[in-house]
Amino acid sequence: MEEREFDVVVIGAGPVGEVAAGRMTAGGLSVAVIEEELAGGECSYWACMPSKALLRPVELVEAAKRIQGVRGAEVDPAAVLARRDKVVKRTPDGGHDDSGQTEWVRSICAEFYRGRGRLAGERRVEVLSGGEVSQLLTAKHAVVLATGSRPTVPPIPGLREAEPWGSREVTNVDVVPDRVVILGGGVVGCESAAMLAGLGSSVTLISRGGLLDRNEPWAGELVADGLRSQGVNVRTELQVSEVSRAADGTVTVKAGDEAFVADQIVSALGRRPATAGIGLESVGLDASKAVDVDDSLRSTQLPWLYAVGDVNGRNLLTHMGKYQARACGDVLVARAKGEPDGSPKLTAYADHEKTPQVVFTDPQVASVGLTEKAARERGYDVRVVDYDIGWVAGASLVADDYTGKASMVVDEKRGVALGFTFVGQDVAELLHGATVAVTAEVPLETLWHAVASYPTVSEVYLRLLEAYGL
Ligand SMILES: Cc1cc2nc3c(=O)[nH]c(=O)nc-3n(C[C@H](O)[C@H](O)[C@H](O)COP(=O)(O)OP(=O)(O)OC[C@H]3O[C@@H](n4cnc5c(N)ncnc54)[C@H](O)[C@@H]3O)c2cc1C
Ligand SMILES: NC(=O)c1ccc[n+]([C@@H]2O[C@H](COP(=O)([O-])OP(=O)(O)OC[C@H]3O[C@@H](n4cnc5c(N)ncnc54)[C@H](O)[C@@H]3O)[C@@H](O)[C@H]2O)c1
Repeated sequence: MEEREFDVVVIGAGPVGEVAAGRMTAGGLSVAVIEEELAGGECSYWACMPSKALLRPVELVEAAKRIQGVRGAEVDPAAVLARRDKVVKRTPDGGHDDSGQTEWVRSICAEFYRGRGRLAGERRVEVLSGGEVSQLLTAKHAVVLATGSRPTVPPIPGLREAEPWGSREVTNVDVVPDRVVILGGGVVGCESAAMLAGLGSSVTLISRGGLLDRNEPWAGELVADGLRSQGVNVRTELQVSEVSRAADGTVTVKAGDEAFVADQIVSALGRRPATAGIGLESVGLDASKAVDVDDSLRSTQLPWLYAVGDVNGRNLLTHMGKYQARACGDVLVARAKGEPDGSPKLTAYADHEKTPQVVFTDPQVASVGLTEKAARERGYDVRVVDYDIGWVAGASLVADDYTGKASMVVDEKRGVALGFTFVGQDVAELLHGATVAVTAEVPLETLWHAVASYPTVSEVYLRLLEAYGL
């Protein structure tokens, strides 16, 4: 079989693999990209894009209810689903059209292979189509893994047999179920509850802990309040013991001494790196774990192997994966050309303590950096200040009786912010200012001079600094 050589072979053309390939071809490297499903990955068709397309109209209608003088806003489920279809390029047969993305891959002068990529020894990759090896590729410099993640279905008795929906089915829903039970109080569980309730389902959300437990504890409580006011039956600290599906399709979920009956069940119980079936064993790596990488995204075990995005398990977020991809792409260009590879731009250090995330529930949760608990665990000299966003003049104009909260976690030794959390309507767009402050480690006394316009919600930064004592 003909074997082709490229400088770099990228396995996976999700958002992260695509960005890595783009940086490398721009830097003059020859690159092959292999994709087994759809170029654009989970994010474009089954995750970020459709979920936000469904959530936005729901959020707008809820916002309209919170302001005197607006009448008649309502969700039109059929039109919302049709708009989602456009966003995810749905085809008449229910599939998705990724031609725009494959054309983009070709436009950056990368070679696109449709098939499954599998490592077959050092710097060698097989492309499989229909189970057969259709092409052998060798990488002169490196193989980049960008295979993403897969949902996990824990061994809850009866869950797998009940054939639960996952996030793919929720985000691509065509017929909205009347009654749904969602398992999992993480981001997927909370966003799914908000979107299905907004589209008309009667939703029960069950979490064994609180909601959004990686955030400040009060953030999850405010989201629980918001979901309840959308009509969601939020049940926290409740462990599911058994799931069963009857012949008529009805699902029963047993938890504690209660039974919840629904037409559909959603499993939103986490994701794990997609490391299975990609040949990691052929190069001596353990396929049951994320691919461990350093800050240049290079495997800590094999100098020619890189892993970016969900597959390395660092931060399962599109923007962080793409950030890693830029570092990885650029560092590979530098290393291939024998140029210096140590500049800060070539390392993904923001992965550790400076990661931003927005949860698009109503209220939204926008956070960056460390929570109070995480900061204390890392040994920082911590002080936390918080402020009720509803007291900010700008917020009172955004919504009548605006409900929300902001907090700032400060490293007292250096006088810089380690983290911010905002919960409330439309706080997503507040976040980047906080991300700049945390990433650049701006002294609070300097942040004081970043004056927010009146009357915007951003004046919450001033209020936090005043609460701190400036
Ligand atoms: C419901 C949901 C909503 C989300 N919303 C957000 C959000 O709002 N914001 C955010 O930042 N993140 C969000 N995320 C997370 C985000 O989707 C992921 O972090 C992101 O998709 C990771 O990108 P990736 O390229 O690493 O992986 P993926 O998007 O999973 O892409 C990996 C690609 O690799 C391909 N592939 C896998 N194995 C092989 C192989 N062996 N050969 C060839 N191709 C292969 C796959 O087919 C896929 O196309 C959400 C996730 C979910 C589930
Ligand atoms: N807006 C966004 O940024 C966004 C949206 C969706 C997903 N994502 C990303 O996707 C990833 C996956 O999200 P997720 O919500 O599936 O995972 P998650 O890890 O955030 O939440 C999983 C939930 O399942 C629960 N759980 C796990 N095992 C369980 C068990 N055996 N029994 C009962 N409960 C159990 C956990 O306690 C948790 O509540 C996240 O890392 C997230 O960052 C991001």
